[in-house]
Amino acid sequence: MDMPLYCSSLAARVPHVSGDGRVSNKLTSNHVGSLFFQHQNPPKQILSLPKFDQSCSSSIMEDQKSLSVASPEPEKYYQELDVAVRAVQMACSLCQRVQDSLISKSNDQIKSKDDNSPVTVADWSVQATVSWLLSEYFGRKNLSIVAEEDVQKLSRADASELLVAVVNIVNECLAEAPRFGLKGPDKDLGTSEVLEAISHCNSSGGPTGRFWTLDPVDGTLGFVRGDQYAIALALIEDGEVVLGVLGCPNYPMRKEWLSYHHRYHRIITKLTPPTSESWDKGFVTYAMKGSGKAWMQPLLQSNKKLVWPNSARPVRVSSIDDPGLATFCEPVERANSSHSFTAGLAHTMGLRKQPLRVYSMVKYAAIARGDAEIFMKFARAGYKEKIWDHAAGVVIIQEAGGMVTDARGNPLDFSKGIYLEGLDRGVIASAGPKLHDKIISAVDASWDSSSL
Ligand SMILES: Nc1ncnc2c1ncn2[C@@H]1O[C@H](COP(=O)(O)O)[C@@H](OP(=O)(O)O)[C@H]1O
Ligand SMILES: [Mg+2]
Repeated sequence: MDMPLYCSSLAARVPHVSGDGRVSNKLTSNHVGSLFFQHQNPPKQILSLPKFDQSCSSSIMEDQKSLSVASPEPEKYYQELDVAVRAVQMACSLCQRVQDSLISKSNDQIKSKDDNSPVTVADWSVQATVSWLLSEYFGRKNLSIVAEEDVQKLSRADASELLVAVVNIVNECLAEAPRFGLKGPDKDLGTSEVLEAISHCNSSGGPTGRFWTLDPVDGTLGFVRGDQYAIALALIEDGEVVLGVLGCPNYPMRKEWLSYHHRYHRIITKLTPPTSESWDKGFVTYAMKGSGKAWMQPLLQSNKKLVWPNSARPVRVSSIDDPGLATFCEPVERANSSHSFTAGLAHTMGLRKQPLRVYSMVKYAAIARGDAEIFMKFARAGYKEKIWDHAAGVVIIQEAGGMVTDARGNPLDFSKGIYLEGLDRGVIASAGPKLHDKIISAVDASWDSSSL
C-alpha cells in the first residue's frame, strides 16, 4: 500500500528566530543532521533535519525511489510540506470553530471589504497563524508570503473589537500547536505581533525566488453561509508551484452531498456522530510537484494528536472520460463565472449531468479525488484571477493525474505577480486529456458568439 511521502516530528526541531530574523537551531536529542535551505536571498540558513520514525523508513525509501524518476530533488520540499500540512490542519480547526460560532451567533464577526464581499475574523486569524508558523520554521527575514488579506482595515480604530477577537483566536489556535506536532509561542502573542504576522504577507510574488501564497479562507461567501470553503497554501519557486496544500473542512462524507447546502450535512452528522477513524467530513489534501502523487488526510479530531501520516491515503482523478458520464463543477455565484456560457459548453460537449455548484477551491479537491471530472470558471471580461485562488489546487490536480490550463490550453502562469496575467478566456481543470480537449474545442466553437 502507498504511504505518504515522509513522516517526522517537527515539534522538537523548531528553529529559533531572533529579532533580526536570523535562524539558529535549538538542538534536541531528536536531531540527527542539518539541511541547507536556500531562500530568496542568500545567505543559506541551516535548519535541523528530522529524525525519521523507524516505522516509516521503508515506505519513505519506496516513495523516494518512485519520486526520483519524476523529480530530480524530491526531498527538497519535505520540511516545507510537513509544516504546511500541519499549519493547514490547524487553520481548519480554527475555521471550524469560527464558522460554528458564526452560524450559532449573529453577524457581528463579519466585516465588509471595500468590494462588499464579507470578510471574517477567520481570514485574519488564519493568515496571522500560518504566517507566524512559517516565520518560526523558515525564518522571518527570508520568508515571502503573498496572501489575500491586508492589515489596514484591521489596524483602524473602529476595528479594535475585531482585532481583540483575532488576537484571542490566534492565541487559542497556537496554544494547540503541539497537538499538531508544531511548536507554538512560549507566551501569548501580543496585538503588535499578530498585526506584524498579518502584514508580513505583503509579497507581490514574481518570476524568481521562493514565496508562499495563502488564501486564508477561500470561498468567503460559502464560509459565512455555513457552506463549503477552503484554506489554500502553496509554495511557488521560480514561477512554478512546487507544493500545494488545501484544507476542505466541510467536504462531505458522500460526494453526492456536495451539491446540498452544508446545513443538511450538519443535521446528518448530528444524527450519525463520527468515529475516530472515520472520514466523516473534511480533509487536508496535498501534493509535491513531480512526485506523481497527491494525498489526503482526515482533519484531526478534537483532543487527538496528529501522528503522521494521520491515516493519509493517495487520491487520484476519476477514470471517466465519457462526457455523458462526467460531472462538471463551477462556482455557485454567477457573478464569478458565467453559468449560461458553461451550460452552452456542457450542451456542446454532451455533458448530461447537472453542474455541481460549490464554493471555493473545494472544486479542485473534488477533481483531484475523482468526485467530479471537470471544473470550469469563466469570469466576466476584465476580471483578473489571483494566484492564491488557484495555486494549491493546480499542483494537487496535476499530481493526482489531472490537467489544469486556461481555456486555450496554456498552463496557468504563476510568475507574473499576484494575478494570473495572460490567462486566456477562463480556467479549466479536468481528469484527463480527452475531456480537456473536448472542453477547449467547445470553447473555441462558442467563444465568438458569447458575451464574455
Ligand atoms: N467577479 C469575480 N469573478 C470571478 N472570481 C471572483 C470574482 N469576485 C471574486 N472572485 C474570486 O472567486 C473566489 C471564490 O471562488 P468561487 O466563486 O469558486 O467560490 C473568491 O475568493 P474569496 O472567497 O477567497 O475572496 C474571489 O477570489
Ligand atoms: Mg479566494
